[in-house]
Amino acid sequence: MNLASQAIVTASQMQAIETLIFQAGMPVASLMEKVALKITQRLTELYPPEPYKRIGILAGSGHNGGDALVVARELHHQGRQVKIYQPFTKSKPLTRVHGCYAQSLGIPFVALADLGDCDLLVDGLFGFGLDRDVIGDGAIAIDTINSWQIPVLSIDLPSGIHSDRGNAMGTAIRATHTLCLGLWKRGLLSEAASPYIGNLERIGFDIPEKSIQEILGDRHPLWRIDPLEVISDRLPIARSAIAHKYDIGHLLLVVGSERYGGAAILAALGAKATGVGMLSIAVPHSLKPLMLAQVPDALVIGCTETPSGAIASLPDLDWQKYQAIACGCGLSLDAGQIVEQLINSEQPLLLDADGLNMLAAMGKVRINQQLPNRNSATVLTPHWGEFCRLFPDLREVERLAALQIAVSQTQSTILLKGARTAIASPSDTMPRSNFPADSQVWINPESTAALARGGSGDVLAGMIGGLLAQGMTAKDAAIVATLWHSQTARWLVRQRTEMGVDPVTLAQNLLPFLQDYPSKIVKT
Ligand SMILES: NC(=O)C1=CN([C@@H]2O[C@H](COP(=O)(O)OP(=O)(O)OC[C@H]3O[C@@H](n4cnc5c(N)ncnc54)[C@H](O)[C@@H]3O)[C@@H](O)[C@H]2O)[C@@H](O)CC1
Ligand SMILES: Nc1ncnc2c1ncn2[C@@H]1O[C@H](COP(=O)(O)OP(=O)(O)O)[C@@H](O)[C@H]1O
Ligand SMILES: [K+]
Repeated sequence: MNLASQAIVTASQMQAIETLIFQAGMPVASLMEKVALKITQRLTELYPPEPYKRIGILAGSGHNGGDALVVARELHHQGRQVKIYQPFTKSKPLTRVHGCYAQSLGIPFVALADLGDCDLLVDGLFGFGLDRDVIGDGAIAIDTINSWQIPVLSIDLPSGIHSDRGNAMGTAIRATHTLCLGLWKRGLLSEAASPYIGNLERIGFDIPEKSIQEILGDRHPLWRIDPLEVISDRLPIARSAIAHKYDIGHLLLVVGSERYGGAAILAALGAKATGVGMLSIAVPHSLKPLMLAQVPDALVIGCTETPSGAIASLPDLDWQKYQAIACGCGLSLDAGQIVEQLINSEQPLLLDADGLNMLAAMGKVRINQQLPNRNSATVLTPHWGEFCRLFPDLREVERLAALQIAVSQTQSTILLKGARTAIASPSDTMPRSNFPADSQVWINPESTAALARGGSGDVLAGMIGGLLAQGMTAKDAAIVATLWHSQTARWLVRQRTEMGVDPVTLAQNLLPFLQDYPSKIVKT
């Protein structure tokens, strides 16, 4: 694993790592110079002199401001028209001397309003050192800039965003582009920050692995999923030349009701895209003709149904035939005691949507007794609303901490859906135990609001089921499916806009996405 590109850190961890580098002999000023030159280089690629001639620099009092002032100096030497606005009178010593030098070069220090005619603004007001709400001139600067239609490049974090929590501290810059420095800051990968960060990328500055390792240790809990690496390592799934259909996995979907027939189809389309060898679909009897028409390659099992058209009970099935079971899409709350029955099977089991709601109805004590005792992997795929129904005690706990506790209590892999889907799994290496820090959390850094429409999650559930049936571990299946789903959606947005990623189109494009996919990964 590449520590620098995947670890997500808090401000105090970042500070501790920087301190190690400084103690080892790297001068603070040299590091600032190195970082700021890299920022300048990336800025030049993203925003070339034509049409970005006039550049306004916002410099705060700390080292984020210092970085910005070095960038100002370099851009000035490149011949750009640079102006600097500093809302605070006092600065840290290194920042102050860079300000003095910029002044000696004749770069104008101007009032905020004078930045209004710039083609680009560089935001170096606050980085990870922000420790209280932004008020006064800092807040006025942020709100004024947000009211202009000028692109903003934020250094490290959009100023005003809390480095650990990702919330706006009073107010925050809405950046066009954020260049995160060194290691991924926790707040940048939070749901709260996503409306502020614009396109997000990381600028590495050659932090020694041993320094990262020393501070983060072996059990670091928070990781960023690397889109390129995960897909190229795992997809497409290779199959032997002499493979038999039953070698490629048999998935049982338990889905659908008269009310929500479409969800069953969408889950089946998601599963099919994984190339699973055999697909069986248990639906209420009256849905059988519809399913056969839509998915002729599936074995459709008609189940007895309730008066409202939900599955009343499952027929006698030989669970051993299936390498995985996925239950819940479109089931409706009228379905019988299916979840109870499936939990007692020995197969890897995914519960989604109403499967989760039925699990929630079983109550905390039974969930915490039954799930940890399953012999196979369990995958739960709630969005936050379903999560709170399942774990009502955790609704006031911060999202990622709540996720870790829930994983620890249930010993299940949990995929918490949202704009920044987070996946956590029980530890592979530690004995089963009850403390929350046990599990690692993986965050999907790139997605699109195009997925915020009914049925996207049904496709995802089918995909995870198909991957589980082919022998992927629960954690890998959840991570791979999440990435594949969101990256395909981002690719479709380029062709069809955010309005055009309906779940059927999404499912039908999962496989075309894999053809030459590296070129299709949409850079943020
Ligand atoms: N040593 C270096 O040259 C490096 C600098 N980096 C940069 O340095 C930044 C961290 O620098 P600092 O620790 O100096 O902190 P910042 O520059 O992020 O800002 C903190 C400064 O603002 C003040 N402050 C905090 N909250 C405030 C508020 N609400 N209103 C007004 N003032 C407030 C603090 O007293 C402090 O002076 C990083 O984000 C990054 O941009 C590092 O990324 C890389 C290494
Ligand atoms: N704003 C968003 N940005 C990125 N992804 C999103 C957003 N909203 C929803 N999604 C994704 O879309 C899917 C929605 O699933 P879900 O909530 O189960 O909906 P449904 O049950 O209608 O299928 C999840 O994979 C989720 O991560
Ligand atoms: K900033």
